[in-house]
Amino acid sequence: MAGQFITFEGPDGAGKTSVLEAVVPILREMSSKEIVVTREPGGNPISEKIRQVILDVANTAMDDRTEALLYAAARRQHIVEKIQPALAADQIVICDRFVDSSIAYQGAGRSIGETAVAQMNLFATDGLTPDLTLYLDVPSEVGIARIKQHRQTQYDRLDQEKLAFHQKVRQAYLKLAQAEPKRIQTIDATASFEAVVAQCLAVLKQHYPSLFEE
Ligand SMILES: Nc1ncnc2c1ncn2[C@@H]1O[C@H](COP(=O)(O)OP(=O)(O)OP(=O)(O)O)[C@@H](O)[C@H]1O
Ligand SMILES: Cc1cn([C@H]2C[C@H](O)[C@@H](COP(=O)(O)O)O2)c(=O)[nH]c1=O
Repeated sequence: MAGQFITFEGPDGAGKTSVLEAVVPILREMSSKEIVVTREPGGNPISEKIRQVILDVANTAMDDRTEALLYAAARRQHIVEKIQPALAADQIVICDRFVDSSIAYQGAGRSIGETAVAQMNLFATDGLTPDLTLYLDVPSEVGIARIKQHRQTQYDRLDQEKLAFHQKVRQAYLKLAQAEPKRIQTIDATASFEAVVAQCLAVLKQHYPSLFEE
């Protein structure tokens, strides 16, 4: 696989989507390589439909393992339709969330078990792992407050979970970052938006200096 696979991770409200909107145009300006920006769950019509089912606030009856399997199913389709073809064409794939989200949210948040969820996802990914992950770290209270303040009308089924759920998610992310310090680079996302963008660009430059060559 020739391209680069970069993921952004973090608790809800960490700022991934906003940061990507600022970082990607800068990367596109600097790099001669094609940059594909995508997200999970989603990224193609089938996976976006699965996303709607998972996040629908009406689906209160959804079993925790059903939820984990739906995320993995959406991921499989996303990999086959979009991620793998782009990497094979030597493009840079930047993805808002990937398997680490399932480990943190379903493994820890839903208490299914981080190892069980990681193993189940191997079936979906066939071992595809990001080359680099930027983990935007914020205390759960900060992330939730940001969402409440700015996105009240778009509250989804996962956003609605109690603080204790989000705290378990964050602890799992911190554990992942500690276990894989080379792949997962932690960004202090409590800083100002501009400072977070600057931190992300610095990490990308450090890992891929050629992207920043004029
Ligand atoms: N560093 C920051 N400081 C203060 N507010 C921020 C910062 N970064 C993002 N925000 C604001 O927080 C809110 C949530 O940001 P955003 O939607 O980008 O987060 P996210 O990580 O993509 O969340 P989710 O995973 O829940 O979709 C937005 O209103 C955004 O403007
Ligand atoms: C990929 C993935 C996502 N989630 C959760 C995390 C969020 O609460 C929602 C949707 O993500 P977005 O960042 O708001 O677009 O889904 C999850 O629980 N497990 C996963 O694998």
